[in-house]
Amino acid sequence: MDDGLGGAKLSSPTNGANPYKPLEIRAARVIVTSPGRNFVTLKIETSEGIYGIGDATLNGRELSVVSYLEDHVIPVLIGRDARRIEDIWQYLYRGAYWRRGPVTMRAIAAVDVALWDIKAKALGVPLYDLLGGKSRDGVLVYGHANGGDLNETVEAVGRYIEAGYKAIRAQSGVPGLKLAYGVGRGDLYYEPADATLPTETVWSTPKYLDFLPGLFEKLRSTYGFEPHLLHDAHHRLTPIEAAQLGKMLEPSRLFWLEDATPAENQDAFKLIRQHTTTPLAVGEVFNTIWDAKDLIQNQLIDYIRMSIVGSGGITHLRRVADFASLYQVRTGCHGATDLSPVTMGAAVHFDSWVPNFGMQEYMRHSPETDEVFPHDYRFENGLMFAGDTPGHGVDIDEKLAAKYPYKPKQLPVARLEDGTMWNW
Ligand SMILES: O=C(O)C(=O)C[C@H](O)[C@H](O)CO
Ligand SMILES: [Mg+2]
Repeated sequence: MDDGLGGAKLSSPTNGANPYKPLEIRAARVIVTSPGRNFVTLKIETSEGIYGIGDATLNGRELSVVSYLEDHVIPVLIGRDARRIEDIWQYLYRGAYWRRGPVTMRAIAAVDVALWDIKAKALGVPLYDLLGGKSRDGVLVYGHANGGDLNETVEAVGRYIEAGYKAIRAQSGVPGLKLAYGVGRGDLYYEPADATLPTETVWSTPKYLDFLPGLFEKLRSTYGFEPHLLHDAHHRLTPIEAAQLGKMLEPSRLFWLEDATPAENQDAFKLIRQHTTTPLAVGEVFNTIWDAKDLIQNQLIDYIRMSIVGSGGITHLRRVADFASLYQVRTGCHGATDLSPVTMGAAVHFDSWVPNFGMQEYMRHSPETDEVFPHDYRFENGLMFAGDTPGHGVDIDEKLAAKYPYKPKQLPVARLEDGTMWNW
């Protein structure tokens, strides 16, 4: 209707059809499948026949998220308008009262990603377009090279370089220690959650510190400085030990040193920072901005490793990324195999958009997993490319998924050589 004020009328791009009628959530269900490893997936269906899927996998604690979703989240989703992503996020976060934590935030992430998938499908656009469009064509990823000893690890890095990777994380067995973190049995696959009851591993920081700088010196003298090299200390060091390691690794110019010390006490990173210019990455176990705020705001880290599945989905992670951008902290999304192809697909869209992108972790899934989760992201020449199909571009073959029943598996634990419990 003309308001009589003489303003120009906006012509409708949809020829009168109303794209804004509600997309009512009719049903939601959790699919648990184990094509080589366990995955928990949420599928949300709407009145218009459009569905979306989200990942809710919490490695070694999968069924706790299944219960959270089935018993507490799905009942409150039915009947809501799937287009109201923000309101549903706030409802699930603020409305939980017992907020935050890995179980709650994974459940929220699964809903959030499924809703972004639905919205993008309803509008007929790839997810990266909804986020603001691409900031880059391809997304830099790092692969995982590992070996039982120094020579095996150096060879494994060489194979990744030959396969086109521009960035490689190197993990190695340490002389005198059995079952080092990050060292797999096969060449391209590594699964830490390997037993029904946690495998016990033994850790020695002195043995590790004696060995690791030499590995990176060897990698640099063999392959030069072109490939980006990364390493994960996996929460094993105290702050002063982390400072020592960072300092020793400086000549090898790592892209980042990850999880050098646990970040429960965010102040611990001040000490590391005072001693080394090795770039620091942390955050795969974080669930909300509150786990990272001090680290980011005090510029104690360079890369924030929070993932879409671990931290409440796209709605929350993009806020974290925007906050981080104020301090020149860049993203480095966690992407181990326990993050399903659904998270990988969503991450590639997110990474294609996010202005302060750093690097994306890419640990190849097994062929069985890839078959259960058909997807259109693709790896080429060290980069990952998002597909252009509407949504996040990942689906689940439910019939095939049903052929792989859940298998209880837990992550290992670590003890020092004298038996003291340590961080795995
Ligand atoms: O990918 C990494 O950087 C990891 O540290 C992998 C973790 O150990 C793994 O996701 C635990 O489930
Ligand atoms: Mg890690």
